[in-house]
Amino acid sequence: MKEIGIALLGLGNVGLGTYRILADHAKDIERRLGARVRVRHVLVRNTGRSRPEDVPASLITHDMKTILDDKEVAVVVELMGGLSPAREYLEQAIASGRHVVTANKALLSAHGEAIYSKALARGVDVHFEGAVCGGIPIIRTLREALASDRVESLTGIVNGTTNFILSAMANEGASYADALRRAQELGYAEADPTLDVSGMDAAQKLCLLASLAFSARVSPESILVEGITSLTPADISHGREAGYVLKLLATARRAPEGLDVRVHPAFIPAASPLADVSSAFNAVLLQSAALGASLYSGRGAGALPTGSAVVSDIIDTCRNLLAGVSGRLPLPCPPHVHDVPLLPSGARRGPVYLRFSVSDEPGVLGRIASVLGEKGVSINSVLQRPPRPEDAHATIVVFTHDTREADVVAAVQWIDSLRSTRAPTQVIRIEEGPGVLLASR
Ligand SMILES: NC(=O)C1=CN([C@@H]2O[C@H](COP(=O)(O)OP(=O)(O)OC[C@H]3O[C@@H](n4cnc5c(N)ncnc54)[C@H](OP(=O)(O)O)[C@@H]3O)[C@@H](O)[C@H]2O)C=CC1
Ligand SMILES: N[C@@H](CC=O)C(=O)O
Ligand code: NA
Repeated sequence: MKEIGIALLGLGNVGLGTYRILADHAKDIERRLGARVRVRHVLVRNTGRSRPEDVPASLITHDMKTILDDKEVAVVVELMGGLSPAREYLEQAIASGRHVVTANKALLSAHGEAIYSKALARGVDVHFEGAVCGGIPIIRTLREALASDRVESLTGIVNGTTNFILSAMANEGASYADALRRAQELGYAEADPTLDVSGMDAAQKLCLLASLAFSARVSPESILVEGITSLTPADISHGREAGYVLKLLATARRAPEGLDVRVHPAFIPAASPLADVSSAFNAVLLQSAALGASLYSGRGAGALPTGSAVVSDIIDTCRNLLAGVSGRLPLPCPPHVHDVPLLPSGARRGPVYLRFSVSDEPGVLGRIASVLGEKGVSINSVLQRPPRPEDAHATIVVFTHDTREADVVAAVQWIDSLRSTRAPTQVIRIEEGPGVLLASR
């Protein structure tokens, strides 16, 4: 039987998951592919570290040259993370005619175009299903299954760590710090978890999705990105009282003036299918012209879910190689992507949740209401909480009607400058339109 040699760069969470799936499913893979996939090298940073017994020590190396010099290696699979040396190694692999697979969304969102262009010129495959939503086949869906359709919007929960943290805070009363620590232990978090909690990892993934869904060039630096670090258990419970669930949402949608692309926490109705997506599960809800609403969900992080996407990519690459049709799928680089106008965040219209921390004195609610009115922010409902013994201030929560975001920002700036305001106001957008509902038409 024909054998195809591959090299894994990285043997961490995803690298080990990938290695084990290749080993455990070897017979199935052989049957499906008509060839055997053989791991010839595993590149790591620290060769002195003890490794799991099922990975032969003879495979471990720290020398990329050994891999590049091995003519039997046809596919290089990058699962190291970070920008450098991951970029150099991938580009060296491409330059030497190797097909590449990666799960590195940080690298692709920063340097994807350069990497894809080199691969196009060299006629080699680049696959990256593991880079977005772990095991959910969302890249394949956009790149292949929906090649026929016109995506109008996509709304997703695309970061497992933050969804794990918010679920643990909401459902178990866990503290933020404890939930983050557990997400790290379970192998969901990035090596630098700031990328997760700041919303940056979700933004990197969203930009990859947007490039495929809208043929648009979008970078995390050009869009609104807010993370989960300022969210409190009180926000979660105030939202719940009003029938909402708090999620970190990644959204990209067509608007007449351009694309509206952003990542931020949002309250969504408990009836939204995204509200039920808990723990390290991810989901993407697509609205497209021909298919209508479609929902993709599953485990978005972790060794085996992500490893399953990586192994599928390896199999696809090998299939193309065996059929002599490598370089068949479009990559999100010119001529397949172009610049599009992006909507400024202040242009959003929608309801918002505002939590004011104020001194407990007469007239405060009236002053807040009058500033909101002055700025054209219309109040839908109000909750007032007396100060708890452990708090130095009272809490007023306002749910607004549809409002222009720029007006909310102006009102909050004004209110935060009042003497009676004791802490910066918490602003959380409420999303309840078709983007978060399955049956939109
Ligand atoms: N964890 C997850 O759930 C998911 C992760 N990803 C992405 O997959 C990639 C890997 O993530 P993960 O497995 O969690 O990361 P880990 O930190 O667990 O593993 C990284 C691996 O790469 C090796 N490595 C790092 N730098 C170098 C270097 N300079 N030279 C050689 N080897 C190096 C490390 O070697 P050593 O063992 O010696 O330290 C380690 O084996 C990242 O791009 C991440 O964003 C994507 C989807 C989900
Ligand atoms: N850190 C990421 C891992 C998968 O992409 C996440 O938590 O989603
Ligand atoms: Na995926």
